[in-house]
Amino acid sequence: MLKVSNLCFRYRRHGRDVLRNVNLELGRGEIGILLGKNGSGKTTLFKNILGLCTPSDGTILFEGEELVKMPVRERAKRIAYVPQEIHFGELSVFDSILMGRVSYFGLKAGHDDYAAVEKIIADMHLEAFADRNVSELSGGERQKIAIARAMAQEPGLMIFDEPTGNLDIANEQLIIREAKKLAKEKQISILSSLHDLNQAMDFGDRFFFLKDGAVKYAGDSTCISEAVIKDIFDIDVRIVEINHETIILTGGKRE
Ligand SMILES: Nc1ncnc2c1ncn2[C@@H]1O[C@H](COP(=O)(O)OP(=O)(O)OP(=O)(O)O)[C@@H](O)[C@H]1O
Repeated sequence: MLKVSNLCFRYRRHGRDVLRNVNLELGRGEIGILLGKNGSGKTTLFKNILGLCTPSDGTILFEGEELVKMPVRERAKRIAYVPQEIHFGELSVFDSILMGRVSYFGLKAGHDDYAAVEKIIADMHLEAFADRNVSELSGGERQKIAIARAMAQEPGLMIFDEPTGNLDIANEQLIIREAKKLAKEKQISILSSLHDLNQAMDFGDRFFFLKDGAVKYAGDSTCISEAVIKDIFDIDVRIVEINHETIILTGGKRE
């Protein structure tokens, strides 16, 4: 589905290669979580996949096609992106989400498009916001709308850059639950960065730990260990089982 091989990238004004040899594979309907310190290159990797940056070496295959050769419009239809900073125009919440379907309807939305948006609004508990102007919403509310718009697009791959950064605990859980449901029901793959390790374990099927410009550890949840977290983040954690659930204890709670 998504196969990144030996990807390298350097910003012109940056003295070193940010991505030095990234290898990563994600299957259809799988949720991959990208983990790493601030500045380790997570957003840069997303930008390479999205075509916003051009790799200096390596390949990115998406559904068997090389992404650099895919026309920008086609790429925009098949890959949805929710960045950390979200900017909307002066649109209502309903119309903003509807815009996620523009590649399906072209000039005029049809019945199916309205029905899809209404379902997402109900699933994401956005009924009370539907007619409001997005520019008047809080950061967390806007983040939910951006995720709802990506869902409306029904792409092959959704890329989330810190999707829960502005959200309260209830909305974090709602976003993770709905995104997981969508991935499994519609076989949409998700690649997301997340800083909260417990949230990452709750959300992901596969985990990719970035260090020194490469994926240093990758695998299912069994690849997450105290030693790996120490190596990647340079912190001591304790991993415990409570009621058959794996919990990562950080800070004072690990003593
Ligand atoms: N436009 C740019 N020009 C030059 N250097 C950049 C640019 N954008 C990012 N960088 C640098 O590239 C490195 C990787 O940045 P990136 O934003 O990919 O990290 P990240 O892992 O997403 O970080 P965070 O967890 O803080 O969001 C950092 O050292 C950053 O300073």
